[in-house]
Amino acid sequence: MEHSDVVPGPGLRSLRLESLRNIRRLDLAFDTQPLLLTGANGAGKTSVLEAIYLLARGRTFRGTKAGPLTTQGESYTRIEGVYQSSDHDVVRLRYVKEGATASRDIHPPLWLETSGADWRSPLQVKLVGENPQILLDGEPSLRRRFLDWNVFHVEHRFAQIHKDFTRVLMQRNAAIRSGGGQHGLWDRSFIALAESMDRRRAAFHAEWRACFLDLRDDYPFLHGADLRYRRGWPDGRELGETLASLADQESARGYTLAGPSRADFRVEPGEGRRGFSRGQAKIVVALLQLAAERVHRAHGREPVIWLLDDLEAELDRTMAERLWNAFGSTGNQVIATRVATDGDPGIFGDTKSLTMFHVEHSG
Ligand SMILES: Nc1ncnc2c1ncn2[C@@H]1O[C@H](COP(=O)(O)OP(=O)(O)OP(=O)(O)O)[C@@H](O)[C@H]1O
Repeated sequence: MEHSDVVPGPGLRSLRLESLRNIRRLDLAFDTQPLLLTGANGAGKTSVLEAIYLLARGRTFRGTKAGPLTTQGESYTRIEGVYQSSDHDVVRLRYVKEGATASRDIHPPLWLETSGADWRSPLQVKLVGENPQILLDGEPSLRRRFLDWNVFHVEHRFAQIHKDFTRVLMQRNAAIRSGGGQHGLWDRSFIALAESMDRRRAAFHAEWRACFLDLRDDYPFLHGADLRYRRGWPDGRELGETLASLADQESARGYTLAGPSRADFRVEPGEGRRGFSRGQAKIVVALLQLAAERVHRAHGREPVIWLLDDLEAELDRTMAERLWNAFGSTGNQVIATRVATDGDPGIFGDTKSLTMFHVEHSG
């Protein structure tokens, strides 16, 4: 792998994997250029992205259907990475999974506060992976999680508010189920925390939407499309009043029916459109990530590493090139994958200073 002479900006400098899926051992050194991982189907390209994601987030992005992380026949998985932050600090990250126990260490430990520890990491990633359309079509809880992760990265205090809200919501739900109208006792703190969460989500959404609308202009199919946020109770109505009107239904159903736990966001296609094709949905999700990153950068956050898994899949060449350029123009570190048995860079070939690494099948 080539190394560039320029002083490296923030980014992952090295990665070492042991016993992750079909990868028994892999050492990678990174430079400042976009990295393209090529390889045949099943070679382990996605597993390399997964390793970086595990270091950053402490969990995988693959569902249980992908099976165990640890290479069959091995007893543990170990991932180590060296990240250089914008301040030029060198941070070492390690993720180890042995049986059902996983742990992640970060040295030096940067965060003294525990609040939101799960979400915090000096190494940040944003992924455009397989099946991105699930964010648009899947359960609202997926979108709330996505939204809240992004809100947290604007304001870290959000994690504590979120935690407090979740606790009060559970207590309120338990009171609803036990009958006797006791849940009203929780309503004051429930409403205060709900409003506090909603204010932060709405503030993030306003900035996020502005960035999304700006990015949208490069994609004609998105003409007239919009990004809407729903707070979880009707506009123009107090949450207390809404809860009062839902009291009978809440008793019958046994849980809270309004508030931030019912919030959602939606990308509305422009006039005359009912929905998005798979390729279009992928572009939309990529733009949501790009827009969120713009908001985070505007708030002085550490740049994320883009993990782009098979960006070309589902996209025509024009769209794939346009998106690739959009990620490249952020100036962030980019790590992408491409199915190719001979290391052919395809649409990425026009990229000035691209580093390629061919992942060989070893399983
Ligand atoms: N625990 C495990 N032990 C051994 N091999 C595993 C384990 N889990 C997954 N695998 C294999 O590892 C490979 C992982 O492939 P991965 O999805 O990373 O490849 P890819 O190069 O991204 O492929 P594609 O181009 O098809 O998306 C698959 O062949 C899978 O069968």
